[in-house]
Amino acid sequence: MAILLGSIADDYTGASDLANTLTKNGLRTVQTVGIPDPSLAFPGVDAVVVSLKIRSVAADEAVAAARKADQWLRGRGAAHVLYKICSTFDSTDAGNIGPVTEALAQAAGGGIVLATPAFPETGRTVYLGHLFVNGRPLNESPLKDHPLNPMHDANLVRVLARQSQGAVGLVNLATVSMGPAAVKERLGALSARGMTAAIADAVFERDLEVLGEVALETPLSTGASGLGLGLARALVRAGRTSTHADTSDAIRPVGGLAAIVAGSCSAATLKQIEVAERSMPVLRLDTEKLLAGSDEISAAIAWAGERMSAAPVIVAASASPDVVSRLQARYGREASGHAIEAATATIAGELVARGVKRLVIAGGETSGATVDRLGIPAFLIGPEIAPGVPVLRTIGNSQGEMLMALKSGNFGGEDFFGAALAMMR
Ligand SMILES: Nc1ncnc2c1ncn2[C@@H]1O[C@H](COP(=O)(O)OP(=O)(O)OP(=O)(O)O)[C@@H](O)[C@H]1O
Ligand SMILES: O=C(O)[C@@H](O)C(=O)CO
Repeated sequence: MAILLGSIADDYTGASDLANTLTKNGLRTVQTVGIPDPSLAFPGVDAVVVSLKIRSVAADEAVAAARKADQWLRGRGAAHVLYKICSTFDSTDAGNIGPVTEALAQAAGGGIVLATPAFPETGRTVYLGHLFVNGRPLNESPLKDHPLNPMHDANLVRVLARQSQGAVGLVNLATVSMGPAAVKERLGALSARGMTAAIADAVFERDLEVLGEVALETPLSTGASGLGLGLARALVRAGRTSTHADTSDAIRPVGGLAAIVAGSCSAATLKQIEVAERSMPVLRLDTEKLLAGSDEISAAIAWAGERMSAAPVIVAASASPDVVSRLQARYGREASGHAIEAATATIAGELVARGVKRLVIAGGETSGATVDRLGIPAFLIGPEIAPGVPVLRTIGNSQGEMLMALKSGNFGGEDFFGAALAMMR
């Protein structure tokens, strides 16, 4: 069966966020990790979200991986591909949102690309091209302290232009509120002026419904889950798919032990760990010692091994912005990030080898490293734990079926970890 909608996600948590949104809005969706092996069949699926780990790699590497995923999706019938980026537009002046969008647009035959990270359900809105995170401009939000891509400019027209070859325009809220015809006309006018991408404002879901309808008529869009919502609703409205995607199969109990591994240093994750610490054992890794080469990894595995048969445990590298800056100043931003991701992935892998079947990971890069380490090829999408975070059921991995949740750094309420474990039996 042909895929109705394809998506290339720039990280794994973002992929599960989008897969959750598409499922909630009526598309039967599977999340794959990279391009799936031909032996994995996905009958009766409307949408496939290919998870890549290309948010924080060199732009040429991101472009090459995205192009391959795009070819695979188009080869399976996807007439529209959504390049799923972070709702906080995580990127740097070197990319990768601009270079990947331009490469995919070129492969699709050119044309202006509609782009918006708006996702109102999680407080991400775009007005006059400026991104607000829970009402605060992006550059004043906790994203200003992100360990890998601190965001210092809320004007996305400017941000995207700095990482693009082509010029970037704006489709403002006044135009979006006039409906699909007005948006199309504006895109046509921007394209006639040589613009190759346009940031679109969106404050409410109805704005994303308008943008989804317009985007669906084009081969490519760039956005977060909000645009996914718009695309899914447009497909359902057009009668091209069912209006209900069942998640009950994905949530069947798996038993086994449960653990949480956190590498996200976002304000939300730090609070969630603090709250969880009141009811479960938490090991805070000493990341300075870890980077200095001491045996923190074995110590963490032993610590968890002694406790987790009695109750779920949390192992966290997560630290406050001042600790992160200190470490980065000494070891470099990328080197420290990657070394800690490798450590948390090793710890998670060893916990799974010791009987963990229900695993929650906090942080996009952290999730990517862990899922790769576990060799998981794909996920079925279960019910939502919190906006943007579904329960996932692994498909095709050697450890047998597991339940997982990949939590984007900034997502989830204060009791996210308790809520996740309550749904994963
Ligand atoms: N104590 C620490 N000091 C420095 N870096 C750390 C520390 N703990 C974790 N890190 C690194 O910070 C980065 C956090 O990125 P990650 O994508 O996992 O979380 P996030 O950015 O909050 O999540 P998302 O991408 O979903 O928004 C990782 O590279 C991780 O290894
Ligand atoms: O869009 C978001 O905010 C998330 O899905 C994400 O990509 C964080 O890694």
